[in-house]
Amino acid sequence: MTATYKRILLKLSGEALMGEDSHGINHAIMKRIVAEVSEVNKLGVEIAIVVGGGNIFRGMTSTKDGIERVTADYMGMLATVMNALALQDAMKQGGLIPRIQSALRMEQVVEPYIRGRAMRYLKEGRVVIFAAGTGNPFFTTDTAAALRGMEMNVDIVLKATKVDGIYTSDPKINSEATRFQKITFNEAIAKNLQVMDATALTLCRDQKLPLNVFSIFKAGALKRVVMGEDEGTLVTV
Ligand SMILES: Nc1ncnc2c1ncn2[C@@H]1O[C@H](COP(=O)(O)OP(=O)(O)OP(=O)(O)O)[C@@H](O)[C@H]1O
Ligand SMILES: O=c1ccn([C@@H]2O[C@H](COP(=O)(O)O)[C@@H](O)[C@H]2O)c(=O)[nH]1
Repeated sequence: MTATYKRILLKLSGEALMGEDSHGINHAIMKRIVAEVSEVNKLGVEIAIVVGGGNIFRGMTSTKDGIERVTADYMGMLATVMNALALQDAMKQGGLIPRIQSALRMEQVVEPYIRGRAMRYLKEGRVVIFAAGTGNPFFTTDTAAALRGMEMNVDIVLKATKVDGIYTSDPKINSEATRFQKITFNEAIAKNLQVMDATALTLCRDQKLPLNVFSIFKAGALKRVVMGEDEGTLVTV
């Protein structure tokens, strides 16, 4: 079996890591996600991951509690490092060889982001987990996924989330919403579909880097996307 996409950037939503729990990391879910990643790794696909932090801390919502935005954003980035460490641990237990690189320096815990080294890890079949988003406040891990995807020269960015694609409106709120099989970046931006932030969509559009949004809870979905099968929503220029 030959994969359509040889090198991918997988954006793992922090919220997906909590499963049905109200916050934190659900270890059974984490194990399932690792099994899905492992299946694709065995196909010889090079995998880079950007992990979110929404299951632990989000900058925007915490400013309502009186925390300064920049401080809250750094807290959010630190939350992604915690998720990355948990993911790394689960991956090791699942037989993968993960390496974390962080956009914020904390050498005792994880190595810093070094593009050339990350590229080498990918070629060696290691799974590179990018933590701490872009390293800058006022951004999101969606934007980090687009940015690292471009830097790693991936074939596609895959946003693994709790819903099985991009809908006409949030399917968790509107049960009448319908799913797009395909959509262009310009349509997604113009319709203000909230599944991915506009900065990330714009970056992918400008670099002609395709994006697929799919459910990480659907067994085998990641592999189907990588094989170029009809799964989730494909976003192109
Ligand atoms: N038009 C839409 N189509 C699909 N999902 C949508 C749409 N509008 C809003 N959503 C919501 O967007 C969510 C996807 O965002 P998700 O929580 O995965 O990303 P995130 O905020 O980047 O991640 P994190 O949890 O790490 O902060 C879905 O769970 C869905 O409820
Ligand atoms: O580049 C970045 C990435 C993230 N943040 C902050 O982290 C949290 C968690 O990230 P999610 O993308 O929501 O999962 C986010 O709410 C921001 O506060 C950041 O500042 N810069």
